[in-house]
Amino acid sequence: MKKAPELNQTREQITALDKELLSLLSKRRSLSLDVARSKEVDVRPIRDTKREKELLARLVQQGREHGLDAHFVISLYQSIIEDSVLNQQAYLHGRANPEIQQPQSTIAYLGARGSYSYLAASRFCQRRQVEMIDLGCQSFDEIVKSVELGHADLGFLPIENTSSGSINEVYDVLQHTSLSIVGETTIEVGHCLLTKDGASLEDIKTVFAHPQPISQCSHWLSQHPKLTLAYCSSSAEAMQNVIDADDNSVAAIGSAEGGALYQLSAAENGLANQKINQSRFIVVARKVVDVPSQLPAKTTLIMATGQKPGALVETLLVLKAHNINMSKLESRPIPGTPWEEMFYLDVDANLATAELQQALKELERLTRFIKVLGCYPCETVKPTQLNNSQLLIEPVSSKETSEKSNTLDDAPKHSTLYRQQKTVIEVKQFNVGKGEFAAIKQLDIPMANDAFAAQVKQIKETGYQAVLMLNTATESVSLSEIKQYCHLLDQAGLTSVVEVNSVSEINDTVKVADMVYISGKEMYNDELLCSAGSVTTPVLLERNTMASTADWLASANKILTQGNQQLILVEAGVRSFTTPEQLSLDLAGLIEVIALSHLPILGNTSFAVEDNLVSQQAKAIKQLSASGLIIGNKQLTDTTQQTELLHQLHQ
Ligand SMILES: C=C(O[C@@H]1C=C(C(=O)O)C=C[C@H]1O)C(=O)O
Repeated sequence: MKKAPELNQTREQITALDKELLSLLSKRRSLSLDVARSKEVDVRPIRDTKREKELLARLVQQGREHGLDAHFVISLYQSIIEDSVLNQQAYLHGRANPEIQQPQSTIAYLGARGSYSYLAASRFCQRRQVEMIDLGCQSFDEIVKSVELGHADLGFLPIENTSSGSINEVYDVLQHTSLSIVGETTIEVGHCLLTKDGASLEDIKTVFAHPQPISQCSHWLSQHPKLTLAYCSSSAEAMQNVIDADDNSVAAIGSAEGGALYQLSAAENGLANQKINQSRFIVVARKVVDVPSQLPAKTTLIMATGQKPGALVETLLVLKAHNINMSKLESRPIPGTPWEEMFYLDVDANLATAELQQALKELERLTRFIKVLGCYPCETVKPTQLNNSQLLIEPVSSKETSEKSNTLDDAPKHSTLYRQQKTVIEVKQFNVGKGEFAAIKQLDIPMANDAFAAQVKQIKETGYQAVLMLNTATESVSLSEIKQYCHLLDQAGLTSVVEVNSVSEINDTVKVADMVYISGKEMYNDELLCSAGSVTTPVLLERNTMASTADWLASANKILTQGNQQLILVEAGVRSFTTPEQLSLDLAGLIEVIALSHLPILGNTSFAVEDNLVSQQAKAIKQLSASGLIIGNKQLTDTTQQTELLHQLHQ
């Protein structure tokens, strides 16, 4: 047997390699800035998604040759490209506004070093190569005052969080300030339980935290009812309290990065309710800035409409008429005028464009008050994705969907009469309704984590986008187990779908899974349909084997009527008269539903016994322009056959 290499030696090699990787990344960054310089001269848009797609497709291919899987390569490069695009944006924005591109800036933010606001501000300054002189403040009012009075150049205000939503106090402060919004920045907020001297969760009695992290970690905190909460004015104050405490029974909620500044370590991490917990900050300054036309711009407005029915709609129609997309709408009470509201709008448009200028003129006529709070570069870089054929380095086959043009308000909600455009559902890698063909693999749970992880790896490599988990045990699988499976799928770049059979199951499952599945046997369970309609997670509704098309669509309507429009229909075969014990795919029914409904439709071939039948049915499902298919747990066990089939289907 070959002798294992010495651990320290191998680690030294890894350290040297990492150093090289960083130096290469830094070289890539400077080249990207050279590209920004050329774009400044040629006046080209910063973002070039065509180039990004070509680059990703090539890298996936090259990665494969080195034994690196596509998901790893894509997620790595999505981060690199995000960094590259944001740096280019910061460079061009700085060039257009020399006054914000000073070598040093005083930044007012909430709390002290180590708070989330501090981390956001340092990131913003680093990107602009601006040295940050930090001015920690006790409140949002103090931040705004510091900038207004000239004690600071820029102020950082957290405006929204993916777990706890909008931060009302900041909206209220914006109503009265003379400052302008000049930028935004989003940071990942990884909440940890920070302790000193290596104390663990069992040692902790009191947790110090700001109210925002407390609300963002409410699920975790409710699972630890013995912990006493002590509110603080910032996460930095919470960390300082831990340092100042006499014993180790106290902890703070904060970021690992911030904790490190206080020599606190993370005893627990991933405390936030949402898997992706991000906070968006706005940057305020005394002077407005220009946004060069090559950058994606956002404009924030506040307005008060007249107190008459339809007043808000009228204003939104103005935006529609000028083809301006509204990315956010918030309302806040106007102090001193009970029941009157101030609306805050973010629109994806540059204030310098004729469209927005014209829209603002029209809005002035319709509103009692309107003011632009600022126009600034939008810092959301939507990751470029490759479709299945690009992943397999095959040409894309374009497919047009036929659409009817007449609308009828009282038509059933599932029908193309009610909604002309096909419903598009996108959840991570999985997307239907846009012409691509999706493939879901079914897995039976419970299963040991190791076995599950091994299956998942194979499923990903075969070319699937999602995994449907069906509970085959007599007792229910615990939520923490399901959470673990969903986490493994997420890590592997697969979308999770979990079967639900009751109202309580659905309410729990939506906290951890990407989509939920209602099997045919529950298709008539009105209570379940009703709760599926009340959640915001996409739902897959399977047809009962005895149900007519009309019954199936009636069940779909029950879900849609409750509000959830993210619905996918699943045809899983019906009982035939000739061989009632064996199900057959109702092709005629499928054709009818595809023509009738705007909802995406998947075929579930898991009832087909022979592998050949599965392949043929899969091809038939694709031929009929369905959106995708589900393949059973025990079907197509031959990996090569499976990969080949998916390859053909994805073309
Ligand atoms: C670097 C460029 O600008 C952007 C960043 C890219 C990158 O980092 O690879 C690719 C395309 C653009 O969205 C470029 O246009 O080449």
